[in-house]
Amino acid sequence: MEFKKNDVLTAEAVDYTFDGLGVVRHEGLCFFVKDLLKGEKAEIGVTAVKKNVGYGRVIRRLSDSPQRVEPRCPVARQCGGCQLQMMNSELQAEFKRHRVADCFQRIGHLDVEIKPVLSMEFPWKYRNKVQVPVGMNREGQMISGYYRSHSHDIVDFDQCCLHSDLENAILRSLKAWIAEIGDPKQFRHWLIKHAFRTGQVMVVFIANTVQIKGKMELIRRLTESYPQIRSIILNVNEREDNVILGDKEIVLWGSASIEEELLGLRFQISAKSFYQINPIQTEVLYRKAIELAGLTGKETVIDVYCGTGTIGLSAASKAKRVIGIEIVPSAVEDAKNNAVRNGITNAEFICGDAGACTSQLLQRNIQPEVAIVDPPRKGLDRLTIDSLVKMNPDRIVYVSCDPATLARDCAFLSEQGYSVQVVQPVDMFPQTTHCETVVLLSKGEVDSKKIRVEFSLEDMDMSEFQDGATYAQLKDYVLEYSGLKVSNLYISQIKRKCGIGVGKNYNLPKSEDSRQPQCPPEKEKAIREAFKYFGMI
Ligand SMILES: C[S@@+](CC[C@H](N)C(=O)[O-])C[C@H]1O[C@@H](n2cnc3c(N)ncnc32)[C@H](O)[C@@H]1O
Repeated sequence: MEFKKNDVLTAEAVDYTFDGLGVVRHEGLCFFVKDLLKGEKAEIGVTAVKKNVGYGRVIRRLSDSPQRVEPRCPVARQCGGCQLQMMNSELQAEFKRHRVADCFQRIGHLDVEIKPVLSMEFPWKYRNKVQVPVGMNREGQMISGYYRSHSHDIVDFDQCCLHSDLENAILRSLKAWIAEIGDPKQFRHWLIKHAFRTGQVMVVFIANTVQIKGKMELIRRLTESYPQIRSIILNVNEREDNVILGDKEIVLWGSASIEEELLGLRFQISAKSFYQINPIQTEVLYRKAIELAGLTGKETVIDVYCGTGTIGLSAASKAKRVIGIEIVPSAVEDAKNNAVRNGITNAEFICGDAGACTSQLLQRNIQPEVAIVDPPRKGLDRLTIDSLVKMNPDRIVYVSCDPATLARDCAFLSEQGYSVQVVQPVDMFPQTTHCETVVLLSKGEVDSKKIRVEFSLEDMDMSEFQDGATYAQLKDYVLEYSGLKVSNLYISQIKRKCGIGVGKNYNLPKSEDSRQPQCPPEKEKAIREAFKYFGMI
């Protein structure tokens, strides 16, 4: 049957997409529907149909899942910040475990047991860092809040259920005071870091100018009303793009950093350095990572993508030596200071790209028994993964915020003789679809049979082995998100357009006059989205 916008159908959700939409199969077509839980039946209005998938909204729910709950936040349905507030905690945990399992099966082609998610007892008010966009509405009033999903429209709010009470109070004050004495148009974002254990607070104004109107009065009101504030910073960002923090940073009041406690250690946090956003679950995550590392006090541990050194320093008392690697210079400075501050003498930190630094360690003949890696969403690049394999650690503890790239990298490491021993999801981001996972890989049985294959490198696409995702992963992603099927040929054509290296002759026509189908625009768009998702462009 042909469907078009505004058609109405009655059907039941049978599954979820990665971003928490209900999946409905009806008359041979798959529909993605917001706010519909598995097992719930509804009258659905079709909002769009694209090739093999449709999108819909619930007109009327005909049955409720026993796991449905009323969202706490009044703007939960509009705001893009939380996607799962209508699910109870058990269902959120099930959703995340299923997501990790799905990635390991479909992307990694690995059949492994996924442990039950380590969830939070009180899954609210957990964010120690809030970064809120500021703008104006059509009536010319200042608004601040998170973006509506897939847009840059700000959904104005007075409080967010994931913020601490103090963060919400400071945000409300800023909104009222700037409307009174400042110029709202000067601000892009407000950033607040709140160290829950020490109580210290940092406020960062991300503005498009150095000359903040009413600056001194703003500082006076903030510091008098909120004695927890230790640092007020102006970050100047004059760029036109979506990058949040600019390069120029001016300390307006107090110090350039605040301090937090974690697993009995004290850490310095500056405006730009990465620090896990859920301090309660960070302890759960790190404890698990350190337990999986199986340290006895004799090991050299490398902590790759170490941020301010938090994981490595927390493990240092159980290891012989810790070497941290991190690309952001201020985070490395923080890490070094953190070692001194905690009297840790067996940890050192190197500033640079993970791939380059791990290869240098290899050249210096450093062979760690344990590697802990905690990369950004795009996962490990080819150079890093290669150096890791050559270093030959007994155990790799992989901490990841993206199950898709985690599964991809675990599949690659499995081919290199590591076997996945434990997959433990930890819910660091309740109410959202995001999921942190810690995996233990250790040296497994290596197949000693060698197979001789002859091939020409020019006929292969070696970019599969460099960075990003394999053709199978890209195809899976495109199908999941756009419902389109794409071929290796189309992917290689778009790779060439994007300047991603493809084998010189890979998938090129065999002669000048032979004709090849060209990737249609909608498939090109979907492939480019997949490249972005896997950090390839
Ligand atoms: C997910 S964070 C983990 C930080 C730290 N392990 C923690 O738990 O707080 C990833 C870190 O990798 C760093 N990073 C990103 N790309 C990098 C690269 N190419 N080489 C080294 N570090 C990188 C980021 O600056 C960030 O601090």
